Amino acid sequence: MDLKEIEKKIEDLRKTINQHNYSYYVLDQPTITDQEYDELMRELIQLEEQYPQFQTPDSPTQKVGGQPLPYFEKVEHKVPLLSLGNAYNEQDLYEFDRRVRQVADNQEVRYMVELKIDGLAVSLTYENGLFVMGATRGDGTTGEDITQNLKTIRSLPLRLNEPVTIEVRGEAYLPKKEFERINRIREERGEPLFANPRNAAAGSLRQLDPKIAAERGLDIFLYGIGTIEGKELSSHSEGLNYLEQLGFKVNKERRLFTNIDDVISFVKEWTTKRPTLPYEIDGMVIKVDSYPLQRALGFTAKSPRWAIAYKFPAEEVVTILEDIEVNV
Ligand SMILES: CC(C)(C)c1nc(N2CCN(c3ncccn3)CC2)c2cc(C(N)=O)c(N)nc2n1
Repeated sequence: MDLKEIEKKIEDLRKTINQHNYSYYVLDQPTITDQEYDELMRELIQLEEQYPQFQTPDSPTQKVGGQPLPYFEKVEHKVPLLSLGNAYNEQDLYEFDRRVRQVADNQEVRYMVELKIDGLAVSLTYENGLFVMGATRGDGTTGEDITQNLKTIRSLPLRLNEPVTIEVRGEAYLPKKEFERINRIREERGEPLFANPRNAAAGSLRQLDPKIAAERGLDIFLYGIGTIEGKELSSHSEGLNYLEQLGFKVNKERRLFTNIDDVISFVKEWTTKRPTLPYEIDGMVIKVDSYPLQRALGFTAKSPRWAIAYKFPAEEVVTILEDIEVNV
């Protein structure tokens, strides 16, 4: 094959593997066996090593993790990542609704309700559709650059379906099954166990060696847009649908409601359905859907007036006595 044909071969391999990644990790619909996938990856890694001039930043080979870093750079978020006010019972939700309707006057109020994924909040920056930087939320203003580790998340697109410049927010998390697998390995190695999937996700994303992060089966749901160039959106629900169009993984259990009573019954439904999820959630997030109404409601010192987190009551930790290793 001449160089032109080799470049074409590498490009075709890259597109095919990225398509399989999207089907498998974003749509949860595998399109080839792991065997076939590994074979394609092996071929692409080998060709890119032989012809480095044809390597591109969006190649799936970039997901296997590069060299360990000595430390993480600090990054300033262009738009601060806010906190969330908390609601602990129905009364708090009725109160939230009353405050929203005070400002909404007689306009229709729509609420988007989402599962509150129990992971680590991160910010992803894309320039002309290419993933260029990812950072932890940190204190909301300053985070840490963990781009290398975030690249290893299989469902995180390295190239979007449109060449947009956008900064998005989401929750990186560890599925329950991955958490149990990782702790089993740590137990065999006599290493300290992670207390819960959130700590395991944070610990994995703060690894300086991306090859360790790549072994950890991390995943991510995107839930917000920080900044976007050249696109006018009128509501949060429209924004989330647009993120899905771009190729991001957005949680499907979200729903729109026009009254707080339906929000409350949805929250109750998930309080009982929670154990059936393959990942942990620690509540629900209720957001005013309309961007103009969000702007009218504005923010308190650290959190929006147009959103609230409903926290599930902490699961009573029933420790079965015989399970406790009493080290005498
Ligand atoms: C954009 C807003 C502010 C409305 C917002 N903020 C969130 N969070 C803020 C507080 N965060 C935070 N994290 C650490 C310390 C303090 N606050 C953690 C993310 C959201 C978290 C989730 C989720 N987990 O699934 C979600 N579906 N939507 C969110 N929406």
